[in-house]
Amino acid sequence: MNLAETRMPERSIEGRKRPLVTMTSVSKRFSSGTLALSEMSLVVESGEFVSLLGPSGCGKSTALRIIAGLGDASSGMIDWPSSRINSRGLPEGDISFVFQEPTLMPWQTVFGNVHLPLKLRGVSQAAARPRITEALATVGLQDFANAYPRELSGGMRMRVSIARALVTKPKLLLMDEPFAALDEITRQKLNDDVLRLWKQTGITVIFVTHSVFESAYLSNRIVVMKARPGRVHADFPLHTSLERDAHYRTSEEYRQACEKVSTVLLGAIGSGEH
Ligand SMILES: Nc1ncnc2c1ncn2[C@@H]1O[C@H](COP(=O)(O)OP(=O)(O)OP(=O)(O)O)[C@@H](O)[C@H]1O
Repeated sequence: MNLAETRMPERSIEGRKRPLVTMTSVSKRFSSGTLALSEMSLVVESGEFVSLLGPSGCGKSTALRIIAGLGDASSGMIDWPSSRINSRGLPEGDISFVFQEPTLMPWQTVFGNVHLPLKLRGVSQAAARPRITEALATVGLQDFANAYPRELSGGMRMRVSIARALVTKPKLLLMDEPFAALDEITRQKLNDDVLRLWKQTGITVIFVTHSVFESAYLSNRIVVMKARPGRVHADFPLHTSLERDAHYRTSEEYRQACEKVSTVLLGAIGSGEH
């Protein structure tokens, strides 16, 4: 059977919603001998905002890259139960990746940079224009289509990177410490932007961060990893009845969420691997 023609219904026969992506016992050993991941399993449902949190070197980026198909697992399985998959086993067009660096082409305008993923799919500039305009509006950069990256602040460049990731309307957005290099105020603004677009679009997000505060603010589920070898230490939901906004940041509920995440993270760090 041609894999590209395989499309699974979003619900199984029993009526249960199919997960968007499942990792089953994924291990990764690099050629250097480092065992970066050991038997990692994770099931992500559509619409979740999952943060991957853990000490440096616990395999967060490795896990994200394997999910994105940017690196191979040494063993284990990645499945996309509700997507059409291509011959590489990936849900073509359904995943976008945002890196820590915006990785923009300096010789292209903002418009040209956001056009790139559509251009690679053969979409002409004219046909792409409304989609690019929409993606730029989503990140508040509708007035900067003709600007060059050098004319933008670090936060604006990251917004362009997010617009480029959104322009293909992916089901899953993978973000690898996207705001780590930004100042605190810009980071908080971008956190709010990402939350808004998550709510507006219903996109699923897997977000790698070192920050307890960021993960507790953004996520409705936290996966804490531990190192040497990288594996899941804890996986728990974070619910709040409050709107996640500036008031939430100063609320008792947010303080408690941060404390909970921090305690679990300390448990992951303090269990003998460091
Ligand atoms: N290409 C590579 N070749 C060899 N070892 C690697 C490679 N990439 C990562 N590693 C190792 O694999 C382990 C996991 O790395 P990874 O970058 O996934 O961790 P991380 O949790 O994302 O770290 P950080 O939070 O510091 O970015 C580390 O020990 C790292 O040194």
